[in-house]
Amino acid sequence: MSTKRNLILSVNAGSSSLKISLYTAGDGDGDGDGREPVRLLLTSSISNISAPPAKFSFKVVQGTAKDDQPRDVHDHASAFAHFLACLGREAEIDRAEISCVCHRVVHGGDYTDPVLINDEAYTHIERLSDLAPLHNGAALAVIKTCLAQLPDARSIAFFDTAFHRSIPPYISSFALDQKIAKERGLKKYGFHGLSYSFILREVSHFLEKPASSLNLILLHLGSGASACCIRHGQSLDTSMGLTPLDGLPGATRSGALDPSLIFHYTNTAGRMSHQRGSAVQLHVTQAEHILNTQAGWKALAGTTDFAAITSRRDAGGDAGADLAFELFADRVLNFVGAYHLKLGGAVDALVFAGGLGERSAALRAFIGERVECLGYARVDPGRNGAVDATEGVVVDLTETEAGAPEKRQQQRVLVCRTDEQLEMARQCSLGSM
Ligand SMILES: Nc1ncnc2c1ncn2[C@@H]1O[C@H](COP(=O)(O)OP(=O)(O)O)[C@@H](O)[C@H]1O
Ligand SMILES: CC(=O)OP(=O)(O)O
Ligand SMILES: [Mg+2]
Repeated sequence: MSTKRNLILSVNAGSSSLKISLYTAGDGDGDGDGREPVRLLLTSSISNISAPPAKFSFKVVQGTAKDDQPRDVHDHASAFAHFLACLGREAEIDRAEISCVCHRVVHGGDYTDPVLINDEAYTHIERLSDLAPLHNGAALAVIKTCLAQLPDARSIAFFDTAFHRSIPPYISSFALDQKIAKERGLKKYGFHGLSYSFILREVSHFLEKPASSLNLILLHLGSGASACCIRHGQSLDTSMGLTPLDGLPGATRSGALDPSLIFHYTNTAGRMSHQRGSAVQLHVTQAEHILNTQAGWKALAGTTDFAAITSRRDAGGDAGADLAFELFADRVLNFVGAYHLKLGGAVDALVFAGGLGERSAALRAFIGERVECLGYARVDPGRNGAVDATEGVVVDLTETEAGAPEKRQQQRVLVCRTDEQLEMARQCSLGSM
């Protein structure tokens, strides 16, 4: 008689993508080196959701990937429905074996721990949708589908914001009337926390140093991009704020700008934009809508594809691509410089992650060259160009001298293949939920 497995499904609703991984829980054989409490069975991703046609990929471990461009995928809910259909057809997985679904929810407000989705948690996430207009509604659309299609599985929300609870008030507060700010919850929450938590653990393992001893500058550079300053293994500061719009520009997001600018950009800035999110009615102004969806490198270079921007730049004579690349790198350097100072120059590593951070050798080379003046080891062009072909979760881009580790240069430049799905599955399996 076959026994029912305890499967964990992890779903990551990013602004431009839906990334999904399925694991077996608690079978003890981990990822091969005994470090992970879960074992990966399959992964799937749907990218370009915000710039159709969407690209769908489905890969069972040790199988070949099935890729297509499904016409029925136009948002996160339809992307998830497409995945569920594939699960039985391509992998012969019985949905009834899924005991737990982990959902990445970007804005959790003051929730500091994962929560089981019930009416109260659902309403809490829904109420925060206007503060993460590209994200919370998309996650709720997937949660709704799960509650309907996987009724026996527990749905648990894991929050991006939770990792940043260590940011001290003098950094998380805005210079505003604190009575009003407190009443309305107006402070820096910070995002990409599941990714930063994963990166911290992996870099600690790679450098063979306890996480609590590490000072790091982490760059999660994807469709949404942010930087995080880690002091003694905790978030001290991060570039996103009340919403994921603050800080660095993204694929369709402006990043930080002078707050007065919006009233000069359009004279209807304060009017409601009447946008409908995937599962919720959003109450955002036209200014918020423009800055979230019609800005970033899409506005500067006409594409959300950063790889296209770098190849157009290489070909030469493309002012839009040059501006998008150089403006983005400039803003990243602003944060690296500031965080280096906040850490008193005692930084163990600068780490690149996210879609661009992991795949754009051109961006890493550009930034690597400019941070050398702060004492970072030189990014080796050979290593940098070969990241895609290099195995491992963490890749060292710097030339390290032969010999004992203590003789190596202190400030390394690393790439980490971040995995928010694994971070959630891990936390779920280790019983934090
Ligand atoms: N080879 C590449 N070079 C540069 N950028 C890339 C490359 N591949 C993907 N990207 C960029 O990564 C971004 C997606 O990042 P990712 O972190 O996966 O997205 P999300 O923010 O939706 O989670 C896209 O904007 C894409 O332009
Ligand atoms: C917070 C955020 O911007 O997430 P993503 O990069 O996945 O869109
Ligand atoms: Mg993401």
